[in-house]
Amino acid sequence: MEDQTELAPAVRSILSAARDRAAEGRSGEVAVEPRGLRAAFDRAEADGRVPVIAEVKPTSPTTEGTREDDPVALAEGMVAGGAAALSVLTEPAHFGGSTDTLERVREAVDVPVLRKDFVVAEAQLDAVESDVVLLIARFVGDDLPDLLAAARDRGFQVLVEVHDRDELERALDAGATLVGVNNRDLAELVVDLGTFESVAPRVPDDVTLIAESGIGSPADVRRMRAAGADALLVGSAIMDGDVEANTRELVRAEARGGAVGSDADGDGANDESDTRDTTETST
Ligand SMILES: O=P(O)(O)OC[C@@H](O)[C@@H](O)c1c[nH]c2ccccc12
Repeated sequence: MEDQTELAPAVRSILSAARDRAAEGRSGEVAVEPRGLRAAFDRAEADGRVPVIAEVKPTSPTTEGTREDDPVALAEGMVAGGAAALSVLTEPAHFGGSTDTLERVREAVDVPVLRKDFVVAEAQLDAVESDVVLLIARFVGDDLPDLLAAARDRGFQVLVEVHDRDELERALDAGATLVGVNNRDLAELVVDLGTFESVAPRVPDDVTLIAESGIGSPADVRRMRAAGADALLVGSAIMDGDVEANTRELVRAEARGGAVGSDADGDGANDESDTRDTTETST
């Protein structure tokens, strides 16, 4: 485990709560038949959509208030807006998530669903089935190879999240084939899209690469794609307002003829809100 003294207090508290939850693991291992994530990205590309993983995130340590809408309705809106896959927070204390929500969402949609949580112990993997599970390199430290194997044994696809080149090396050494670069610094909770740009060139072509956090506009989407993102993971910018229209706006960021100034389907979604501040501190 890495030294956590520099982490934001909210993140330290999330991790200690995660370790307590690890003790509550269900008896028996889950056996997942996963919906393929790479195939879902390929289908989106073939259809002219930027592959977007839209995240159901009712709240976060630095978001004001909690979105109380039915998560299943939100998830269905994201899929209707063109999301290639979904991410569902299952962390209860700080993100308003639950394993029950994930189960309900996964039942309601056909796309792959990523379980977004702070998994630090093998027992946590058995809390709920999902198509993809997240392992955060910084938090699992030397346990990464073992947790990766334990997750794959259960059938999960594994997204390994990194924030710098050292973590990327560790992820690749452990055999990660799905890598997410988090633009949010977990020490300061500040977002910098330059993080992805500095790490992406070190990622081999055969690894599926996802840009995570702080993507708020079609211009941000294009910037991350130009830097090599196969797909994007977007939470706050989609959760803020009409999730279907927000998803559609980002998914269409590369559509020919562009969305600039036009709104062909009248959904009000493509007004190119390129001025959103990418240094915001929401998580
Ligand atoms: O809301 P944003 O800035 O679009 O970010 C989404 C996602 O990347 C972020 O929620 C996230 C990335 N890694 C995490 C790990 C745990 C919890 C949350 C996250």
